[in-house]
Amino acid sequence: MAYGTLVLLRHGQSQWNASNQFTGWVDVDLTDLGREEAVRGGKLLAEAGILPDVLYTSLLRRAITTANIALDACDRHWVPVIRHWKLNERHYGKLQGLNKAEIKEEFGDEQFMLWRRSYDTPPPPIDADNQYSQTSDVRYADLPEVPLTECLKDVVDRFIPYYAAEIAPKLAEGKTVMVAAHGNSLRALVKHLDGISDDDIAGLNIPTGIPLVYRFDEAGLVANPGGTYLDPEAAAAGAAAVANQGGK
Ligand SMILES: O=C(O)[C@@H](CO)OP(=O)(O)O
Repeated sequence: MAYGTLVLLRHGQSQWNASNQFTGWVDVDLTDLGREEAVRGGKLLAEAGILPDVLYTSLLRRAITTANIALDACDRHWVPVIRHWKLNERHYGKLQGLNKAEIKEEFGDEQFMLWRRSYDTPPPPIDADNQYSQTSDVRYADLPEVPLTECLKDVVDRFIPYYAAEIAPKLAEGKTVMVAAHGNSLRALVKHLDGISDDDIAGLNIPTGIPLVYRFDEAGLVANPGGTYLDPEAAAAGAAAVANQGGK
């Protein structure tokens, strides 16, 4: 049986992408532009004839809604759905809710980039009484411990074993699998798929709403290293915009 196809879809623009706030596990909604991006993402899938058989999402509204809209646009609104917190965005600790440009100005470029893109330095933990803490959020009630902050390595450590155990077997069955998730959880997965080093992953940014497609050879190894964006030009512009998010 030939391997299936993996479609990675970062959610469309969220309210806090638009206002330049660190988001993490805060459950913000899409903007109108984000919804349009999701429709376009689904249309790109339909045009390419890449039609998901199954959907995996995080527990966050922006990924769930993006996937619903995109699947509707390619007539795959009916496929089975599995949701798991391990696909969630990286928990941004005390930075959740704060403005990126203001943090960059207050702490300087180096500290800003360390918190935002270093592999293993998490931001300071969020306080229990912070309005953007998730410690008493009922959707995480089964977790042994709700994170108070995470670096990218923490996301790799939670998400990649889940991918290997739950998602990769579906690909081995020949299925087209859509993973609707977040900038940093998808960076963790791309790091794994493409064997990107801990240092080099700092330079990789994922644009909102544009399907990134991975194909595999008979041995289950990535056949198109780096994956293929269904709209490469828009993806390059989108990734550059994410990289520059500390600006005003
Ligand atoms: O705020 C966040 O949760 C993420 C994604 O929007 O931001 P960044 O790209 O700065 O890691």
